[in-house]
Amino acid sequence: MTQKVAVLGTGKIGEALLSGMIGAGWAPTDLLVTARRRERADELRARHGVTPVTNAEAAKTADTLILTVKPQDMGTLLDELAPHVPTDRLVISGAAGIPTSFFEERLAPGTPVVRVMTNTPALVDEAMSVISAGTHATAAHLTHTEEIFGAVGKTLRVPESQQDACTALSGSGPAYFFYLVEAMTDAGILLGLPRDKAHDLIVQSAIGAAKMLRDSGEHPVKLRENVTSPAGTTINAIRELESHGVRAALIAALEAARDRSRELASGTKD
Ligand SMILES: NC(=O)C1=CN([C@@H]2O[C@H](COP(=O)(O)OP(=O)(O)OC[C@H]3O[C@@H](n4cnc5c(N)ncnc54)[C@H](OP(=O)(O)O)[C@@H]3O)[C@@H](O)[C@H]2O)C=CC1
Ligand SMILES: O=C(O)[C@@H]1CCC=N1
Repeated sequence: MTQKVAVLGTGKIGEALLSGMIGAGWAPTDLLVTARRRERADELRARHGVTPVTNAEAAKTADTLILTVKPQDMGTLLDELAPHVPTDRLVISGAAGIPTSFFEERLAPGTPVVRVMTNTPALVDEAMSVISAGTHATAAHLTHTEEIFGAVGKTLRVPESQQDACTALSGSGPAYFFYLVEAMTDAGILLGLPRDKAHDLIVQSAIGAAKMLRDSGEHPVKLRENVTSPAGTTINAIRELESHGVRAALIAALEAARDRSRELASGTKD
């Protein structure tokens, strides 16, 4: 039997997922999308050949519902959906912060719910998606969720108690790297390089470092030590990073992201 999947609230994350699924072989005719605005629905149909439907139609027709609205819009979406979702549907939430219990309380008793935190590298099939089962989700539901999110990158199962931490690390993670590149490019300007050249140098260094982190099997400390020559340039930079508390700032930053994820738990926090 064909498995129909609906993406409800198809914005940045929803569209990245859709695009990855089609790239991985899902037939666009098996994919339904919902959008709040007509022009967005038309855009998705034109770009991907998928079928826009209403949220209620998606609930009635699709086997799997992936909810990718903002956490603050989740309550309204669920109010609209709940009367139409049969208990044999798998409901996957892609929203930050909101626990599976939020959905279980609003949907018919027994409805399987899976919580996923992905990230924007889904756009280039390099996402990191962390997956947790709700009370009624089975091993088969987790495997199906992995098949879907595996289309846009790596997946990892974690206990739901670790989802807020994962959101701080990998959900928001790409933003920290973009921020670093932005700051290092500014440093290049200060040192007299043209912006485009500084950007290219930093981006290629980031790609090289990322590949080494993934493929070399070496600990990051060892990789950094290999760059850091005695009485050389790198150690002077590291001393400045340490004296400006960059390590402590990163720890505090991720703690703040984790706390905000916890705060979003009610689905209504502005
Ligand atoms: N951006 C990121 O890096 C990540 C985001 N997430 C999570 O993914 C979710 C989506 O984020 P993102 O893609 O960035 O957000 P977007 O705002 O790009 O996408 C959400 C979409 O949902 C639409 N929408 C809202 N309410 C409804 C509704 N009732 N019915 C149909 N469509 C609706 C919005 O419409 P409109 O265009 O009119 O606003 C919008 O297009 C969030 O919950 C976020 O926590 C997870 C990992 C990373
Ligand atoms: O900033 C946010 O809330 C979303 C969730 C993770 C990344 N972006």
